[in-house]
Amino acid sequence: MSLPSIVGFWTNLLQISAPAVRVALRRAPVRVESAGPCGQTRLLGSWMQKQQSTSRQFRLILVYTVGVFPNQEACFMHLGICIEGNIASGKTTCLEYFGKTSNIEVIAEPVHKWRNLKGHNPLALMYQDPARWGLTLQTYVQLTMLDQHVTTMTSPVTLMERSIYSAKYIFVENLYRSGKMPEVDYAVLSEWFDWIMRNIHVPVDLIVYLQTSPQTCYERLIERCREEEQVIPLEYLEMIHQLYEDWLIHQTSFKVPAPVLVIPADHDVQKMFCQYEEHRGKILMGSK
Ligand SMILES: Nc1ncnc2c1ncn2[C@@H]1O[C@H](COP(=O)(O)OP(=O)(O)O)[C@@H](O)[C@H]1O
Ligand SMILES: O=c1ccn([C@H]2C[C@H](O)[C@@H](COP(=O)(O)O)O2)c(=O)[nH]1
Repeated sequence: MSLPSIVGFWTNLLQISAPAVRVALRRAPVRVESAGPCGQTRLLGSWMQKQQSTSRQFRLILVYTVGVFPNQEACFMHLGICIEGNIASGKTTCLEYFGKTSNIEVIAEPVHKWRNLKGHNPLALMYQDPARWGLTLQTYVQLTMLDQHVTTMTSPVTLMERSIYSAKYIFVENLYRSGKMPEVDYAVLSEWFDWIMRNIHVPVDLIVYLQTSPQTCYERLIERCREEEQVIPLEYLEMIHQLYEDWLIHQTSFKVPAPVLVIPADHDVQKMFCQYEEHRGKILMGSK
């Protein structure tokens, strides 16, 4: 490599934003798989995967590649952050806050789809008769969440409400453990979920967990007054809470796909907005 091209390489490298370099470094062995304009890095990525190595040298090779092909930086720039928490914990309010105050793309949970699928309301049906309709709702939740995960994003940071992971690890699990989902339905959903995990890359860089008490959620749920949810007792929120705690805090139930940033969320809205400001930098950098 001649001197000008070495200089050009470093200039290119420096022009890449810090988050992009960090993402490239962190994801080097697994994330370089986009086709099309990323052809060169794809080859390098699969070679690196074969090496099964996360060594600094290999990762630097990747950053070099980004530097030499700066027009491909979009492949590495994107950070996906999921906002997790119990029902009515304040996820939508959090999303709206960041959506208004920064250049972040926000993706709300597609509840409207779950409430109206060609004139049917799978969410209401599930609450009325979970044993009959749990599989129906959760199959559709899994599909719509996957659709959101794989949608191409244009901005460097996306905040997404919940994830395909919580759909399975929290809501499907809750139906099954509480005896409201037959074993065969659980097995079918699990097969689908495992197939997706094996065959489709579902990237998450950071999980922001809004940690609330079930009682707080119960009060907010009543205040929000979503028609389908009027039948939800406090005990339901307690079970969802415990599943979240085991997954994201104790990390004893299921694999956690990304680092977890925990934000206490029992506070009033103003205090929550202050906390979001305090954590803004971490959230935008995708670190806990
Ligand atoms: N920090 C808060 N304090 C009091 N009420 C809140 C707070 N955050 C949200 N709410 C209210 O609680 C209800 C549920 O909030 P929402 O953001 O929709 O929760 P989620 O998206 O997690 O279900 C809404 O009526 C909302 O206005
Ligand atoms: O996998 C899922 C995800 C969500 N739900 C239910 C729980 C709530 O009633 C709504 C939306 O939740 P919010 O916390 O208000 O966003 O959908 C489910 O049953 N299964």
